[in-house]
Amino acid sequence: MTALEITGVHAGYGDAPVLRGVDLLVAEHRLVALLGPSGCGKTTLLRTVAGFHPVTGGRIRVGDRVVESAATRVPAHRRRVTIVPQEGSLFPHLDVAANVAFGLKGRDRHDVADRVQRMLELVGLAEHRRRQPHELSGGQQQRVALARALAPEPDLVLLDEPFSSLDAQLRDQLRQDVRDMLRREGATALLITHDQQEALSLADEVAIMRDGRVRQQADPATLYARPTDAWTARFLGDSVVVDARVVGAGTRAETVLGTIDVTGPTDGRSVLVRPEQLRLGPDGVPGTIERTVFHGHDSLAHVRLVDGSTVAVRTPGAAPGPGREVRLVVVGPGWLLPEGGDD
Ligand SMILES: Nc1ncnc2c1ncn2[C@@H]1O[C@H](COP(=O)(O)OP(=O)(O)OP(=O)(O)O)[C@@H](O)[C@H]1O
Repeated sequence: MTALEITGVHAGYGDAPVLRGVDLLVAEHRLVALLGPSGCGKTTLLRTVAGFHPVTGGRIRVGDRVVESAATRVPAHRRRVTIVPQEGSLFPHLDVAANVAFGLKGRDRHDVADRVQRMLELVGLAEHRRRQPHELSGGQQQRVALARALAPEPDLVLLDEPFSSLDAQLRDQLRQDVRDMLRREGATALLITHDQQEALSLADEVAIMRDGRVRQQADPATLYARPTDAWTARFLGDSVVVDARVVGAGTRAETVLGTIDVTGPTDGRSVLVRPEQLRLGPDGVPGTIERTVFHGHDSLAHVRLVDGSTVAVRTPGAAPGPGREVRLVVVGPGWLLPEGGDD
């Protein structure tokens, strides 16, 4: 079943449009990441789903109910949608258990106690139930925020950049833990993020947003390998996009990297190759290393080709230094894109 269905949603501030026809689906028990650059409208979309900002067109369905359209507005507290915000969202005067119990008002006292205990066990904080929020680390506070959001068994959990205030190591750990907790609880979630690695490593599907529209929604591997255009390709990671002339039955293309295997739309005019598909070796097209960036596990070498263009090559370990003459081959098919250059 589809837990969240956003269809043709428009919204803005005053006369300024921000959402310009957003379509997005989240199936039950899935985690979808909404990924896009700053200012593209992610927060505005989250606010329309939560019931804090009106739409001017389109509709939003949560479970089997339309909760938002130009004609309908279900109040936020009746939507069965909860939010894990960025940070500092816990009630400072309530202890951990009371924070988690907050959304369970009106339920039987024993049910509340059981549910709070279960949620605290889920997030690994049962022994901290009597602590005040200021006695917890940032990561622990976000775990409590997740427990609070999951406690009422919502139809949908909105995660609003919940890891952005944490340092890198803690962030990586908490991301994976949150992913596991959502799975164990069978929750349905929409994660807002501008971090490509976060979206690709956590989500079942990623929806790419640009200028108030979702450009493409797919599982991470498909999105990375088969982006809809050059902008999406570049936004998702290091990319080599070169002009292509499709030959034969559409399975080969002539490029500055040689005649290479391709897949994708046969009317494509450029081709995407990821840097890890390029290999330095004795064969292939000639080039000169211009500069290298060492990342520890691998390096990115920027190689100038004979036509003056530069392509990025990912190599294991350290790459040869600047000035070295090298040759390049493409491994695996390139992906044809409808447009070239910068989209
Ligand atoms: N309250 C507001 N009044 C007027 N304009 C706003 C308001 N909130 C956001 N905007 C504008 O709407 C656009 C989209 O903002 P939004 O916060 O939805 O983007 P975002 O993708 O969440 O960005 P970020 O990743 O930086 O949080 C931006 O141009 C922003 O300046």
